[in-house]
Amino acid sequence: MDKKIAFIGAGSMAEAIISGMVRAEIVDNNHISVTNRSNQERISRLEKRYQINSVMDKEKITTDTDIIILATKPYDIEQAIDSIKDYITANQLIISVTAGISTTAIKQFIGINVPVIRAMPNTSASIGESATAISAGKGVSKDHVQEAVTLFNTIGTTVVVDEEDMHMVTAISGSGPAYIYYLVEAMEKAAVDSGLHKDTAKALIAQTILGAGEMLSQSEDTADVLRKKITSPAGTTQAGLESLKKNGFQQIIIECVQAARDRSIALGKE
Ligand SMILES: NC(=O)C1=CN([C@@H]2O[C@H](COP(=O)(O)OP(=O)(O)OC[C@H]3O[C@@H](n4cnc5c(N)ncnc54)[C@H](OP(=O)(O)O)[C@@H]3O)[C@@H](O)[C@H]2O)C=CC1
Ligand SMILES: O=C(O)[C@@H]1CCC=N1
Repeated sequence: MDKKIAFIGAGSMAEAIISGMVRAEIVDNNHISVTNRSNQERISRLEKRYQINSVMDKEKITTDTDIIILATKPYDIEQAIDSIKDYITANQLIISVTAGISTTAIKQFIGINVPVIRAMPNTSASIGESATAISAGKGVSKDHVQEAVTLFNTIGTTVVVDEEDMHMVTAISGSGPAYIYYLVEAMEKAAVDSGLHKDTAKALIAQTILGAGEMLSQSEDTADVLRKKITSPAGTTQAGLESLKKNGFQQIIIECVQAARDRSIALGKE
């Protein structure tokens, strides 16, 4: 892709995307620039690690780019946009990965009519395995959407959704890896408590999740059919699942996803 990309915000998500893009060699490394609020050491570290440009000068980074990726926390986005908005032009493309904040709000902060796309990747972007959803704000062309899809396809898979669905997307795939890691922590604890070595437990659980994920994406069976194929009558899986059922596992997960979605909606209103 013959475009320059500037990251406003240099935290975990920016690094996961940068790392994935550099790995995929989608653009020249020297076409990727990054800035943050004040942590010079952090952007210098990213510069060294990925051979990209760290730029503290907000005018320089904004004028010298085609695509601006907003990657600050939701409560910092207004201030971040404030520091660059005077240099943004209508022929640039803005992509925000900020949870909860609408394209309309971003356009309002910027103050000119510029194409704004929202994206919700996840941290698996760093190894090219993100599940990303994008949605286009008003007036965004098909070419811009395609450009964003091409960009995010280099760090995993990409789907296009309506903007109103971004809160739910954030709850399932943006935050999703954290739920899985939390589950893993619990499985590891049970394994280690019964005497299994931590590294052995981690290796077995990681491959189990990888395999289950691949089964879900490759098999024509739905999750419940795949589950039933593992569950022998009066067997070990049934015993485990009955314990989950008794403790309200499904309801816990449903409430978890709803809480994350509600938080995304609230972030947009704060
Ligand atoms: N982490 C994740 O799994 C995911 C995160 N997201 C979204 O990505 C966004 C970033 O999250 P994450 O990377 O975890 O956050 P981090 O806290 O790790 O990083 C935030 C970055 O924003 C920078 N920043 C803050 N204010 C400004 C400003 N005024 N101008 C320029 N840069 C600024 C910070 O710089 P400094 O250090 O100098 O203050 C820091 O580099 C969030 O909105 C989140 O919703 C989306 C999907 C997944
Ligand atoms: O926790 C958050 O707010 C962000 C959004 C999705 C993942 N992390």
